[in-house]
Amino acid sequence: MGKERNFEQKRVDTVVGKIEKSLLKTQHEYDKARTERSSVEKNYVQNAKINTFEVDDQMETNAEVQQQKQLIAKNVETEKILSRQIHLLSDLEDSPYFGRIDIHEKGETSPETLYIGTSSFNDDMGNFLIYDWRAPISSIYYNGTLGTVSYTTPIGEQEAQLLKKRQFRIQAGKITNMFDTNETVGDELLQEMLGEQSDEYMKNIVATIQKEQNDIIRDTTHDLLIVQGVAGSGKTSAILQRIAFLLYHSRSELSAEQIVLFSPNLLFSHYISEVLPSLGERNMRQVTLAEFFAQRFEGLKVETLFDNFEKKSSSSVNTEITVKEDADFMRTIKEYVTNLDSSHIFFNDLILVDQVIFSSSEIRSLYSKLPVAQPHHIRHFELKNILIKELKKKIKKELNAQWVLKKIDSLTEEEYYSLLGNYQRGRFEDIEAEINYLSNKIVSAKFEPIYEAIYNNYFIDVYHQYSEFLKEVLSDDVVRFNNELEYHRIRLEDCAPILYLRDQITGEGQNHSIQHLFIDEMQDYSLAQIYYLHAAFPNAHLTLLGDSEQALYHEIQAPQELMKDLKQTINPKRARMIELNKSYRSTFEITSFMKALLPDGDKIQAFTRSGSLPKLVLTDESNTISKLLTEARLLLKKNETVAIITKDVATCQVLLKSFKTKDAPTLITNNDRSLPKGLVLLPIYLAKGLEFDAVIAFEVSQNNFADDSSRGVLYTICSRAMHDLVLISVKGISNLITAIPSGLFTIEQDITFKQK
Ligand SMILES: Nc1ncnc2c1ncn2[C@@H]1O[C@H](COP(=O)(O)OP(=O)(O)OP(=O)(O)O)[C@@H](O)[C@H]1O
Repeated sequence: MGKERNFEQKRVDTVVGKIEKSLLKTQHEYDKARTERSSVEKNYVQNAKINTFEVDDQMETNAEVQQQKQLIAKNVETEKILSRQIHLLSDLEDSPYFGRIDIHEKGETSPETLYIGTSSFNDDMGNFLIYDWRAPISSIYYNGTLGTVSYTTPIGEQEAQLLKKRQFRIQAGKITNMFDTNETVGDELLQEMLGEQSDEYMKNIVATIQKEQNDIIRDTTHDLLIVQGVAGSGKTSAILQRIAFLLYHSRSELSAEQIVLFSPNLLFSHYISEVLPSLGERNMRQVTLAEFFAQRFEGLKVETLFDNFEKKSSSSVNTEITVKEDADFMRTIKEYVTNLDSSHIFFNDLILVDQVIFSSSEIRSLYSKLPVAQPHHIRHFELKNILIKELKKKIKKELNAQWVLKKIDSLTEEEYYSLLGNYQRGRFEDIEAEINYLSNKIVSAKFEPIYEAIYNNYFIDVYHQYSEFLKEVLSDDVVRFNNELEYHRIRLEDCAPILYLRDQITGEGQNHSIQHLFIDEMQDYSLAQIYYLHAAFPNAHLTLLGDSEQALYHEIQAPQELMKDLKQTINPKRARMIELNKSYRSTFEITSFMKALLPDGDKIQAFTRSGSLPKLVLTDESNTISKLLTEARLLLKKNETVAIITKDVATCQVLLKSFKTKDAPTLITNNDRSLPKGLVLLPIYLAKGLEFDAVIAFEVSQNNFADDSSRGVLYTICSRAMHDLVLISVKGISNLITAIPSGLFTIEQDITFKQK
């Protein structure tokens, strides 16, 4: 392979040389664009300062300022594009490609050699020196074993002979590893990648995508794609590469703003935020369920999954799925609205300061006059139009009111010009027209909150309506719901049903522009919530991913059952479920331990990367902190990030108090957006989706992990560890652990007995 390696290194050198040239050119263009922008900006500031009180000057300045504003926006966009290109080229300069395929296409006279990297790169003649990993032909690299292969192109399936598949690891322009393989992507390279230390940011996996992950990434035919994957199987990685793939393939029809990802927490959002930029793409929109609901229930404290979990964790609250979390509950709402008599719709008064502008009885009376044969959402639309017309009448009536004329008289010059806005003073026919214009502005501003209220449907008393609905279908719950509302609180299980009820009446609340909706950790969502999200994003293809075994908040549901439920819930045209059973994150020893925690853990395949056996440390209360510190220090010697993960936040807080300040780990809270290196302390729900070099699970007593419902919690904690796992038990060991075969972990006893 020595000769071959020399040949390949020479090619790398040539390609890197060309990339360097291109990088210099792009850098130069970027600098030029920046200089241009800063000079336009200077100009803009100058112009904006010019006397704007003289009409002629003002007209001229306005036009110029507008033009310069547009120019700045254009330059900013150009700079962004160039900056992304610089990033990409710098990455390519370091590592231009990771794969090579030699193929002989049907009908061609000779074979062709293609090199595959994170993005494509051409020479000046337009020859492809590197193919983008997302190009149709690159799929051969991920899917094919030597021999006849096929790949999908825009004009249909193409056949070719795959003659050679070569993998590279290139760092700083030097080939550090290279080998030929017949496998999808050989284990050797994967071993190397997975053995590295964790980072603040997740890395892209394009060089080592596995065949079943590739199926997820390149799926364009299903409108419901469910990925059920064991912990560490690359679900999150696969969907991020999938987003990059979709953006590449539908470049002209799809933009990053049309993709939404529901992520489990803010730390996770930060953790994955560099994957798409590293592939030259812009990030999709990201939101947590808590943020999504909080924006829609302004003024109320919305219970989050975390609050809910803490509540369940600290008491014996039932973890069974409630009626309100079921998709049938949403269907009942739909039916309720269909059969709802207009006299049973509840409205709010629309009040401005102390004055009732539209009373609820007035609104009801308007509504009752609309044709009953029309569905509620059509009547609602009509009602909105009527209210806006009525509002305009009220505005007109008030134009000549004394207070308005007084206000005009007392306007300062600044207020006057701010009211004029883009309108030019000289354009009024006479003084009356000017006064008319100004009073319209003043009165409209006064009534603006009412306009907003109509626009946002605040005149529908959705809470009262929901309470009435509960009376009919779940009467036991009415008092509880109303009490919560009195304290300006709303439970999580009520959020999706209330929004759905509102949307059924108003026919609004949908976002039609979103083309793809991704939900990570789908096992944490109720079917009612998924039903609602599907209704709220009606044009979106759905990709749901999760691990039924990592269910923290509900009882575990078998994947097939979930698929059946989701199909019924969403009613897709084409649905597909892909299972990922190979776990990549953790060492063989940690994965084997995790497998043994689960009754059906046998399906999990451990990746063959070896490390130490997980260690169970038994200690007592007096030694807890010193033992924790000893273990943490040992782990920190070889790892950058060590996380003490507990079952809930209450355990974190108690533990933290026992540390001396200088030794204390960094407590991670719900509001943290990034993880520091070193020793951190956090409850499991904040660690969802994340990974750490080493994990200390605290405290794995029978008290904390007593039964089946906490199995998922313990499994999720252990599965966050990449290289080392230590479990600490203070008050006796959980039966979930004693049931694990003894060869899968070591035990260290550290209990001192007090002398009598
Ligand atoms: N094909 C791959 N090549 C390289 N690394 C991979 C590959 N697949 C997964 N990994 C790595 O394995 C780890 C786990 O991946 P990821 O977080 O995507 O899994 P997950 O299924 O979402 O995990 P979980 O459900 O446990 O949070 C990450 O470090 C990821 O980079």
